[in-house]
Amino acid sequence: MKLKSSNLNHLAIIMDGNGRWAKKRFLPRVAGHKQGMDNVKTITKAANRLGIKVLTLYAFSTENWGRPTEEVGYLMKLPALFFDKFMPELMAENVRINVMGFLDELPKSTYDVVMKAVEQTKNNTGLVLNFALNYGSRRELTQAMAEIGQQIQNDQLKPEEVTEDVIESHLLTSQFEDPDLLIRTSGEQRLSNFLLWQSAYTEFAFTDKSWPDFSPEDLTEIIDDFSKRHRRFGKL
Ligand SMILES: CCc1cc(N2CCCCCC2)n2ncc(-c3ccc(F)cc3)c2n1
Repeated sequence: MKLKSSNLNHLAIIMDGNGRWAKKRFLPRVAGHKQGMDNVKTITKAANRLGIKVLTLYAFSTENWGRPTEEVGYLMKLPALFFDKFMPELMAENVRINVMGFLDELPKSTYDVVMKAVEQTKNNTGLVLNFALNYGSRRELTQAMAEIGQQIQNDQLKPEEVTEDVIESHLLTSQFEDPDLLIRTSGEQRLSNFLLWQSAYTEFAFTDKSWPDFSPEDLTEIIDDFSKRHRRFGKL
C-alpha cells in the first residue's frame, strides 16, 4: 500500500527498548541490539514500499559512549554485520545509505564500512536510509554556531545575514527536508538530543512497543493516524 498522501516524506525513528526486549527474555543486552538490527531491515523495506523518501534512524548518540565498553564495542560492529547480511536486499530495494554524525570519532573499521556502503549505494534512487551515528543535536547546533561565528569574524558574513536558512545549511541534515513524523518506541516520551532544530514542526508518535517488536503493521497504524492530523506549522 503506497501512502495515500505524500505529506510523509521524511520519517525519523528513535529505536528504543532493545535492552529491555532482551532482559524480558533473559537474554544478554546485545541480543536485543542484534534483533533490533534485523528489524532495521524490515522497517526500511516497509517504509520504502510505502513511498517514504527519507528514513532517519537514531543508531548511536554522542551520549552512548558512556555505556559499558563491551557493549559499545559490540554496537560498533553492527554496521558491518548489517551490510554483510542485508546489502543485497538493500540494493534490490534501491535503497541509498547516508550516515550523519561526528564520524571522525568512530573506530576506523566502523567508519570504513559505512563509507563503503554510502559509495556502493550512491546511485540508488529509492528511500534514503539515513543513520544518525555518533550524532547529538546540541553538538550539531554548537558546531553550526561556531562555524557561523568564524565566518562573521572572517568578514565572510554579517550578523544580520544569519538567517534560519544559513543555520540549516550548517546542520548535518542540510541535504534533507525536516522530518514530518518522529516515532519513539518503548514508552519513553522525550527527544534525547535528537533533531532538536529539525523537529520544530514535526508530529510525534510514541509507542510502548520495543524496537525489536515494532512491526510494519505498527508503522502503518501510526502513519494512518498521522495522515488524519492537521499540521498547522504555527498557523491556524
Ligand atoms: C553503531 C550503533 C548501531 C546500533 C544498532 N542497533 C542497536 C541500537 C538501535 C537499534 C538498532 C540496532 N544498529 N542497527 C543498525 C545499525 C547501522 C548503523 C549504521 C549503518 F551504516 C548500518 C547499520 C546500527 N548501528
